[in-house]
Amino acid sequence: MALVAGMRVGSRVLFRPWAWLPGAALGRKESAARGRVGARGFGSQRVLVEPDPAAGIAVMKLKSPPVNSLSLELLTEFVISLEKLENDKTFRGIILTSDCPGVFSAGLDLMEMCGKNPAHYAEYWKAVQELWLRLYLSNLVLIAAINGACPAGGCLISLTCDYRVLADNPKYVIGLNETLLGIVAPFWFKDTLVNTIGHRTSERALQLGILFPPAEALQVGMVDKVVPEDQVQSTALSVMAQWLSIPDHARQLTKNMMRKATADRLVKQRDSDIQNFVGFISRDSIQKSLQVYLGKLRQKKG
Ligand SMILES: CC/C=C\C/C=C\C/C=C\C=C\CC(=O)SCCNC(=O)CCNC(=O)[C@H](O)C(C)(C)COP(=O)(O)OP(=O)(O)OC[C@H]1O[C@@H](n2cnc3c(N)ncnc32)[C@H](O)[C@@H]1OP(=O)(O)O
Repeated sequence: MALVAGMRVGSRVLFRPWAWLPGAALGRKESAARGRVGARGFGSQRVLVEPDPAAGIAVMKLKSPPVNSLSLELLTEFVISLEKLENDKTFRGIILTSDCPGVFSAGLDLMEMCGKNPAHYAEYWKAVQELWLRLYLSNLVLIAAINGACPAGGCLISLTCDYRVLADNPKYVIGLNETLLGIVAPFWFKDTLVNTIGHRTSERALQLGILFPPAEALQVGMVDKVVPEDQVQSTALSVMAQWLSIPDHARQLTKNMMRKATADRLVKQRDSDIQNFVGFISRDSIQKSLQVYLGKLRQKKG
């Protein structure tokens, strides 16, 4: 069975995020997802969407307490919400932020990568790929309003956005810290970082698993603006206004020109990337590293 849930229309691949859901009722889900969003807002258990149709934007808040770790459920709901907004011509931009105090997202859910079977790892990784592709190639303007810690997969999500505003709090560190867990950031995580902060800075940041505090994150270009915590949302809104002042077609074609080659690299090897992940994460040594890391996280409290 092909692992990639997508279909080709002309030169465009349309991904169907729910196609890999176990037992998904495709027709019903598809028609629901393609409905108009309107002004009332919508959301799901873990993704809150606050639309402002008059402004053409929506604020999307991740709310999977305590730390917005990217579980399969959160990934699924995230992609469905994104697609709803993408398919509604009313919307031109999304501000992506967190509803969990102090944390933007703790990154991939370690529980999804520990003690499970290969089929689960494959399903999980496919969902991670899907979210990245959706975000990275989104036609909408995406602004990350980073109001909390932003490690690993959380950082990756913010890096897919067109602009990042980070709250000025020393606890709100950001970076790809995979090596600290004894794991390796996949090539498309690395590519996304290199495209943002350049090769040499990425090399150092990735090998050392650096989590940058706000001033350093700004200095290396990991974020575009650092502002007091109570100004993150208003700053994101004014940045959005600037981006929306550009005609959509010109901005979208330019974004696509800048990003397509990076995305295509993964699109062309999704299945082998899944196999690599499953093989890597299933290793006893890697499972042990992740367990040790989880243990340290839990100990921190006690
Ligand atoms: C050859 C290569 C081939 C293929 C590629 C192979 C592999 C690549 C594989 C994976 C790539 C992964 C990228 C990732 O995203 S891994 C996740 C990395 N994330 C982190 O390191 C963050 C860990 N968390 C924290 O640092 C902190 O929790 C915090 C700063 C985000 C928040 O701190 P708090 O003090 O507010 O909260 P805590 O008390 O620490 O946590 C509360 C609660 O949540 C649990 N938890 C935290 N993070 C995660 C997580 N990522 N997944 C699951 N659970 C998490 C934590 O254990 C606490 O649980 P309990 O309440 O103790 O039960």
